[in-house]
Amino acid sequence: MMQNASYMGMRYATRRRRRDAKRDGVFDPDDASKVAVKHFGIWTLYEEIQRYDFQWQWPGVGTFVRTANAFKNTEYLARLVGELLADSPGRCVLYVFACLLSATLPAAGVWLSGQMLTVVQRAIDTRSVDERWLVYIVLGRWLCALTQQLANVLSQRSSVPIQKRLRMQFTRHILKAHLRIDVPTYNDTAITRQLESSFGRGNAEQAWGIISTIVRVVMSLVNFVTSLGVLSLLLWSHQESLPLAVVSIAGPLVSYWRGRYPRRNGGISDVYAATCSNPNYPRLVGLRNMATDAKYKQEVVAGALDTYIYDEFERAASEIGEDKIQDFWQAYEEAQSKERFLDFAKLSRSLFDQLPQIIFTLQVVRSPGSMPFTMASYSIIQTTVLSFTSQIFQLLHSSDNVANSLQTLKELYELGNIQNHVVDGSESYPENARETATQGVSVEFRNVSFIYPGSDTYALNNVSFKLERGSLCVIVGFNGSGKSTILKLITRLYDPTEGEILIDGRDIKTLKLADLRNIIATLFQDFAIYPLSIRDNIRMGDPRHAYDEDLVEAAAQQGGVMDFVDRLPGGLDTYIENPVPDVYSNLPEGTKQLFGKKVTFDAVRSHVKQSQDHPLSGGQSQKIAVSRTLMRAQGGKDRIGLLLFDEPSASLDPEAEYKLFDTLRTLRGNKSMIFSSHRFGNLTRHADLILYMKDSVIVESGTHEQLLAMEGGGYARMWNMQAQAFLP
Ligand SMILES: Nc1ncnc2c1ncn2[C@@H]1O[C@H](COP(=O)(O)OP(=O)(O)OP(=O)(O)O)[C@@H](O)[C@H]1O
Repeated sequence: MMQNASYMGMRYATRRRRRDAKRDGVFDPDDASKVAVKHFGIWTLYEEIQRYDFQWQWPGVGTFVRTANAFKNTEYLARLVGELLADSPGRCVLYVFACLLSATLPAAGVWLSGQMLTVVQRAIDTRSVDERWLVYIVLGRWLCALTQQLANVLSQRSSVPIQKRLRMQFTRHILKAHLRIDVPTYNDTAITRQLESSFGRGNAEQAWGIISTIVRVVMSLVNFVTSLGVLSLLLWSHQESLPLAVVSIAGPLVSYWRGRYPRRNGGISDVYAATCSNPNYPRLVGLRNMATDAKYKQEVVAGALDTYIYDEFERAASEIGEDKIQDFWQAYEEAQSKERFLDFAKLSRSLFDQLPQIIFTLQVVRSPGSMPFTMASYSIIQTTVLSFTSQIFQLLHSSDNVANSLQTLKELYELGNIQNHVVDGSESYPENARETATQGVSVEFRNVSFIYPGSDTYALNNVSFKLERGSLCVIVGFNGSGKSTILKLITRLYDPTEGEILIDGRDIKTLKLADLRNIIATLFQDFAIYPLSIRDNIRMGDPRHAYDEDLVEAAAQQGGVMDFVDRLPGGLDTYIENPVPDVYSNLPEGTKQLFGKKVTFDAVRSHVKQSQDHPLSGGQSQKIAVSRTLMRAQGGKDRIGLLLFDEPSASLDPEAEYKLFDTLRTLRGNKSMIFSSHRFGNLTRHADLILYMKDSVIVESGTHEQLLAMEGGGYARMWNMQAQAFLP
């Protein structure tokens, strides 16, 4: 049944809108007693058969139970409110006052309408009008309408600064939470999910959503209580209308209550899986993506694939049949709309809605003289009941949201408590900073093994070596043999799975992380170019000297950035990618003509100069990263004792590589340096220690001469292979 695994677009979803039943066990699509199979076009739906134990529950009780449960999280709400009040008490009080006012006024309006209708009825019955009372009522209604408007404007206006304040407060909070997390924690899927949930990408807007939801609930509550008060008052003075009120309220309540209980044949089950059974559909979607996604453009153009892709798309479409080309939800909706010929819930609701009017008419027709209630009370009761029921729904609906909002708020505050996998040490380091900076540090690996989180193979397997102070070490070897991993472990991006790493004889786990990283300058192979200007990219190398322009420019010079920067629109201040694009009435940049008029955006061009028209080559990006590391090495020359370079010249041309090695030799002085490289020669000849790696282990170690002298040695073989390439 489920044989074709490659087409299994299995989607499991749980929907909270149903019962919060605990769902243990296995979802086995082959078990016909538990799973129903339906076919919609090219889709097959496997749906868990849900059996509901019917339990009577008063309408709204479930909602209130859920809300009450969510109040476990009120400590976070209290914290948020406390922070807001401490920051701007006046604004908060004004906002709450405006909201409460706006929540009580509708009931007052309804009461005044009732009074007006009573005056009218009395005028019909007795031919006399209490004019003074009528004037009061009319004025009261106007005043209500006016105050309502004012309260709305006031609540809206006073909320704006609170919103801004909250947005910044939580943007900072999220930023801090992200910044303090280390690499393995960041890669932990549970943490990623937590970070990416509601607030992952810094979406601080949600914080305001939480406050406004809670305020809305309080407003609904106030509205509900005041509407209830008005209704009770009216029913007290028009007791004959009680049955009418009951009939009016019953309809909406019954339909609400029905809506809370799932119907057997309506809607999708909580647990389901859907799969596309037609092999042509994934192919069609793949072809469509190839045509429309920029990342395939180069290959599509170079391979002249346009006609082929189009023809294959058409072929796949005709194989499937045009009317069946739908994603799952489109197919599902179509099937549902066919099923939903008559909606009995809606039908019964509309019958209930008309019931009061029918009762009223029947009463009048049967005995016009003995009507149990007046026209006025009919109208008053109808209006009040309508307002009252809408308040009930509002309350039920928004109190459901409160539970979600409080949960979200909890998650937001908990972001700050995520535990890092790499635990900080407590010992200060180094004891003698000058010595470290002038003589370098010793590095020792003792039986170090490491498996990356989520992987099941060793990236390093029982690796041991010792590098003396002030030495140059070059790690060479095959792809994936573990060279970069050694550098990542020294900087404690990760901790070894087994064994220990010592710097100056001290286990690096015991040292304060900030102290350890303070004496190291690293260039990773998988470096990143930050979404900032080139100058800022280099500055980041050494934040302590970030605004020492001479140092920044010297690093740019030494790293080779100056070789190409003059050709960029903003020189060193060019952005690689502008993170805040200009807005050009939805036109692509470079549009020259608009409705026959010449347009130029030059005058409005932002101050951010972008290298968009001059994309950087791999080598140019590498030069920026090298300059950044040189900035760190230069700025921190009085504290840095260890330089780590992972393939710094991988994308550089031979001249740039030669210059770089020359610079590094000069800059290094007596600092310790570890290099990872594929290239032999330039560096390995000068190395005090070469580690030759293969399959996560060090297979040979020694100086260049020692390794060349090894009979049948791997290093010697690789060296000779590279040297051969230059022989005539
Ligand atoms: N983040 C990661 N998660 C899981 N496995 C990883 C990760 N990074 C590297 N590896 C694996 O660890 C092993 C060692 O990788 P490493 O990057 O240290 O090799 P390398 O010798 O530097 O390779 P290259 O010469 O290609 O740069 C490889 O098998 C690689 O696939």
